Amino acid sequence: MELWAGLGQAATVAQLVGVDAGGLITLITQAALTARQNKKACEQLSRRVYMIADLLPHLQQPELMRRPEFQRPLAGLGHTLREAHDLVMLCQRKSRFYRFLNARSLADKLRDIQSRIDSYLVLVPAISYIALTHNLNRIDSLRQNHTILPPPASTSSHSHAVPASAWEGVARFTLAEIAAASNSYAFFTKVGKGTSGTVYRGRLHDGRDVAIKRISKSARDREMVLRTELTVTPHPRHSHLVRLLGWCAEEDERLLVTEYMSNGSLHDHLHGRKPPSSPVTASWKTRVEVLLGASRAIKYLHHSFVPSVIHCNIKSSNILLNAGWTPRLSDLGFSVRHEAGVEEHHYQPQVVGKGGYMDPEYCRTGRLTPATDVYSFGVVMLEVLTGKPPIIATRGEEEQGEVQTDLVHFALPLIEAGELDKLLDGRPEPQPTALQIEALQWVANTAVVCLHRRSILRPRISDVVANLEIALRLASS
Ligand SMILES: Nc1ncnc2c1ncn2[C@@H]1O[C@H](COP(=O)(O)OP(=O)(O)OP(=O)(O)O)[C@@H](O)[C@H]1O
Repeated sequence: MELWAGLGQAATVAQLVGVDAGGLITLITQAALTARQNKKACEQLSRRVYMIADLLPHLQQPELMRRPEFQRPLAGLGHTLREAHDLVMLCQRKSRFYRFLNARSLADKLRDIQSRIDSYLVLVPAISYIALTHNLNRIDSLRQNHTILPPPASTSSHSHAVPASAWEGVARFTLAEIAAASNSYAFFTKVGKGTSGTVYRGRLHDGRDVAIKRISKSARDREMVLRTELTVTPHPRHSHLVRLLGWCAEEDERLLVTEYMSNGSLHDHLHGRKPPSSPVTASWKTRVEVLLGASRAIKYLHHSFVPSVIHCNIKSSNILLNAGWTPRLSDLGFSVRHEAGVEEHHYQPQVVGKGGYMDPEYCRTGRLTPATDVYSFGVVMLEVLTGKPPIIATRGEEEQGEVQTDLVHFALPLIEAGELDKLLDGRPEPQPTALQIEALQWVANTAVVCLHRRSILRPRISDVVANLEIALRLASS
């Protein structure tokens, strides 16, 4: 029977309640349809157990549910369901004599069982709510109090010997080594600042140029940022991901060392003060190449790990360019692992707090899925096409003056109306060729579907990669 399909997946619930609750509820609703006495009460009871069926799947998280404080109040539910089933079966008896004798006591018993079922209708959501709060508190205290778990084989930079572990090539640096590499964070080594810290350029004793992110002491999530970078994706290796070289957690300093990307970020080239001669500013082909590279990195995160990795902070300032203009995605400090099919709710301040890149469905539901990254990447595609930042100032009504609009609301209607030409950034080739226009139309159409308000209707990142490959072939012809 359809009604039980949802709960069928939640085997843990049946174990919790102590009986095959799913099977029993199905039997009760079926039997209620053919009751010969107390028909109305049976129907009411069937409606109530149906509601229980809807609620039980919320009691997931088996480890939590096994705790006595959650298990105790549910202990009687299995028994109550069994009794409800027996009562409804009695109401099917044919014998007139039997029906006459039992009608009244059956009605009383049905009333009693109904009120017991009612109490579970209150209890189940309450338990689910308490479990959720318990979980949120646990996550919060983990974030605030956890000290960094050092990687199993931490190495100093003096012994760049590669440990045969998941930490291959990721070194643990001392504070003295970091200070030496960055001239003690001298002002002239500063390359940028984000919400979680300041980035300095440094040189290691072996001559490698590195970026050193000094996670700010006031950053609420500083332990989490470091921990996540180190543990969420054990040694991710991809030609379009900025490589993590090491870390330092000494005294009250938390630092990350990555390869240095000398050509800055996509954001700098689109919205900053980079020279117009920058190929990213001046060439449509390079722009599509940058998008394709970044999308391949996201595809790697979404599809190469089990559970997959959601980046959670896709934006143009996290797409960096190395000396050869190869794009690499950076900043895994807010990423999370995501089990397909498991509905998880995460509070990711980085995603919620970033204007213009926010997935509206995530903001509404708190449900994080790989489609959240796809949405943010759709915004980056619009930035590349228009040369405009995700939040733009437009002219409002006369008395309003300038008003802030997000790029999505500004650009989507024009693309959908077939007026891409009105949007295109004027800095690359002023007269794109017909094939280039076609390439940009592919990018624009892909952006439109990535930006669908409903995450389920957005493409997977692998489809986005495929479309950008086509766009790049067209742009290169
Ligand atoms: N590996 C790197 N090589 C060169 N420059 C870098 C590197 N990493 C970061 N930067 C520069 O430092 C700036 C700040 O980076 P950071 O990751 O701290 O913040 P963000 O991504 O701009 O913002 P937020 O932290 O709020 O997400 C970047 O915009 C970039 O210009």
